[in-house]
Amino acid sequence: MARIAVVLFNLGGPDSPEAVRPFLFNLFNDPAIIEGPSLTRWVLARLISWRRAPIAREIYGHLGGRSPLLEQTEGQARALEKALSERGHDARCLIAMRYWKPLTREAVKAAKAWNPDQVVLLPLYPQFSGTTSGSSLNQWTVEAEKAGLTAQTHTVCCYATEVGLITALAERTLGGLEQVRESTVGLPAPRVLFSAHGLPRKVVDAGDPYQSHVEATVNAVVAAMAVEGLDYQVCYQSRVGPLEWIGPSTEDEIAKAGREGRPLVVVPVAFVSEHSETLVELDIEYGELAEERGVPKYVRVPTVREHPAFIGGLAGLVERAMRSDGRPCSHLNRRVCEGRWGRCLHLSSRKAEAQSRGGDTK
Ligand SMILES: C=CC1=C(C)c2cc3[nH]c(cc4nc(cc5[nH]c(cc1n2)c(C)c5CCC(=O)O)C(CCC(=O)O)=C4C)c(C)c3C=C
Ligand SMILES: [Fe+2]
Ligand SMILES: [Fe+2]
Repeated sequence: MARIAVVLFNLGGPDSPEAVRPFLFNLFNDPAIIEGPSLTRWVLARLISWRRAPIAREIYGHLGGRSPLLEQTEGQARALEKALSERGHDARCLIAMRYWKPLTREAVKAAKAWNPDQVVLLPLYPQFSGTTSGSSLNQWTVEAEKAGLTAQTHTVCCYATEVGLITALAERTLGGLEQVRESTVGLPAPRVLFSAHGLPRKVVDAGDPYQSHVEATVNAVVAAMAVEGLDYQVCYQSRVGPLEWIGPSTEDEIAKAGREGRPLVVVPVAFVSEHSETLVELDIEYGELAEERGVPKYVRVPTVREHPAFIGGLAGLVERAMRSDGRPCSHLNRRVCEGRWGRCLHLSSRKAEAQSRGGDTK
C-alpha cells in the first residue's frame, strides 16, 4: 500500500511568554506579510515585534501564556489519519507551522524520515491567501528542495466551498441561532455575523482571492442553512498596523447591532480551530464590546475543529488531490492560478506541472 504523508499547514502560535517576540518577528519577517528588500524587512520586523510583544503577551496571558493552536491541530491530524485509514489508506499527518514550532523545516525532516510514496500538502485555511496558504506552500517548496525530498507531491490550495466544511459550519451556526432565539423571545430577530480574519486592502487589490473565497464560503453556508429571511453579514476582525484593512470590521458590526437592539450569533468562518483570535478576540474582547454597546445577547459559535463532516471533507480532498494529476484547475479565482503566484496551486501536482511544461511525466 502506498505510504502517504499529509502535511497540515497552519500559522503556529507561541508556546510560552518568552516565545511571543520571536514568533512575532518570524511573522513580520515573512515577505508574504511585509514586502520589500530583506534588510529593510528584517529591521521593520525587529521593530514591530518589539512594539507588539507586550500587547500580544497580554492576549496570550488570557490563555495561560501560550497558544492552544498546536494541540488543536494535533487533534485534527489524528482524526484525519483515522478517517484516511477507514478509507483504506496508509497515511501519516504531519504538522508544519509557519511562524512557530513545529516549523516547516522540521515537518520536511519528519516526512523524509517516513519515506512516503506521495506527499499531499493541505493548508488548514479553507480560503486561499498569499499571506497564509501561499506563504506556507512556498516555504515547503524551499525546504523540501533543500532537504532533497523527492516524493511525488500534490497540493490542495483551498476549499472554500467544500461540502464537509460547509455542512459543519451550517450545523454549528444553526446551533448558535437556536441558542440565541430561545433566550431572546420578544426581541428583534438575531443577526448572524460571519467573521473572518481581515487583510490589508492593498493585498486584496493586488489580486489576492481571500475575500472572494470568504464570501463564497458564507454564501454556501447560508444556502445550506436554508433559514428563510436570515439576517446576516460578512465582517473582518484582527486588524493590526496602520494600513487600511478590508471591511466592514466585526467591531463596527457589533456596535451597529447594539444600536439596533439585535442579538448576535458570531461565526468564525476562516479559522478551523480555537486560538487567540477566537478565544480572546471574539470571546473576551468582542464579548465585552457587545455588552458595552448594549447587544442583548452575544453567542460565539465554536470552530469546526474535529467535526466529522469537516474531517471527512479533508479526507476527500486528500484523495482528490492524489487523483487529480493533469486535470485543469477548478480554482474559485483563476487569477491566483495564472497571476501573481505564477502557477496553479489548486490540486496541482509535480506531474501536472511537468505536463504543463511539456515534460515527461512517467
Ligand atoms: C485566515 C487566517 C489568517 C490571515 C488571512 C492572517 C493574516 C494576517 N495576520 C497578521 C498578523 C497577526 N496574526 C496573528 C495571529 C493569528 N493570525 C491567524 C490567521 C490569519 N492571519 C491566526 C490563526 C492567528 C492566531 C495564532 C495563535 O494564537 O495561535 C498575530 C498574533 C497575535 C496578535 O498579536 O494579535 C498577528 C500579529 C497579518 C499582518 C496578516 C496579513 C497581512
Ligand atoms: Fe493573523
Ligand atoms: Fe488553482
